[in-house]
Amino acid sequence: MPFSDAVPSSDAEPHVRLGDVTHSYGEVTAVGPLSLDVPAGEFLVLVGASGCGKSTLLRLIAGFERPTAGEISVAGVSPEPGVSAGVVFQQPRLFPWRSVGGNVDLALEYAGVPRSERAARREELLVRVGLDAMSDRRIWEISGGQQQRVAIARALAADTSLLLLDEPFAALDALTRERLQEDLRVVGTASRRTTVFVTHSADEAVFLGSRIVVLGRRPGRIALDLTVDLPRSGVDPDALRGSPRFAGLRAQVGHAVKEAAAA
Ligand SMILES: Nc1ncnc2c1ncn2[C@@H]1O[C@H](COP(=O)(O)OP(=O)(O)OP(=O)(O)O)[C@@H](O)[C@H]1O
Repeated sequence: MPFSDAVPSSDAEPHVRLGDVTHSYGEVTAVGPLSLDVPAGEFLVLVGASGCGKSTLLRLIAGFERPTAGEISVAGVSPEPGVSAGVVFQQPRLFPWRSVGGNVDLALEYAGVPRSERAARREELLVRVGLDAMSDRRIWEISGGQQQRVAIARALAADTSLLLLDEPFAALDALTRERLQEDLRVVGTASRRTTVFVTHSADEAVFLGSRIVVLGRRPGRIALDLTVDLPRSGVDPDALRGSPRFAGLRAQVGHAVKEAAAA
């Protein structure tokens, strides 16, 4: 494995800990109070209806926002923006005047990777997201799905042990979305990073998550906390999606999202 894959060493300490967290924007309480422990290496998917506070929760874990009340820790300390986690947003947010490889280089530079090591790391990352033949292309010369792959490579470049993704595939067509889900599932399992992924889709949640947390209507609280017992490697994605177990879990999560939104 070419990455250092540094995960917190202590099994006892969760990688991400939220203790009685509340977050308000002025009069609007968007989240909580909510407590949640995310163990190292878990692929947690947050699902819920629009406006229930999923993005707010992710921004709190990234350190972009501070909680109004309660405590958040990542690897035992308060989260620091740009340091504690790699983040992927719905829109790729790339530098359009730079090439594909140039965007990854910038992330490596920002992460403090020495110049002499950057070319090899860039190559590893582009192989990992299936873009190794496109390093010299400009951002406007590649598709939306490819741009989102560059965004994932950039988030992985920081080599943080935590990856946060906020509906990264929402704007993509169904086929591209399925391909990227399949790749992310493999990348997530192989890199052993702790991942928190936000989506509206029960289908996407069941395919990707090793655990699914459904949030209720604003202010977001936990309506369902489910361990997904589907195999994570050595399985054909289409066979997985077509399995009765997958259908059962998707129905359970979809039902919980609807119930939570109505409650
Ligand atoms: N910067 C902000 N200022 C004021 N209110 C905000 C801000 N960001 C979010 N909110 C409000 O907080 C609530 C939760 O928003 P948030 O974006 O976290 O929900 P979400 O579940 O991610 O929604 P969606 O699925 O539609 O993206 C909403 O009522 C939203 O209007």
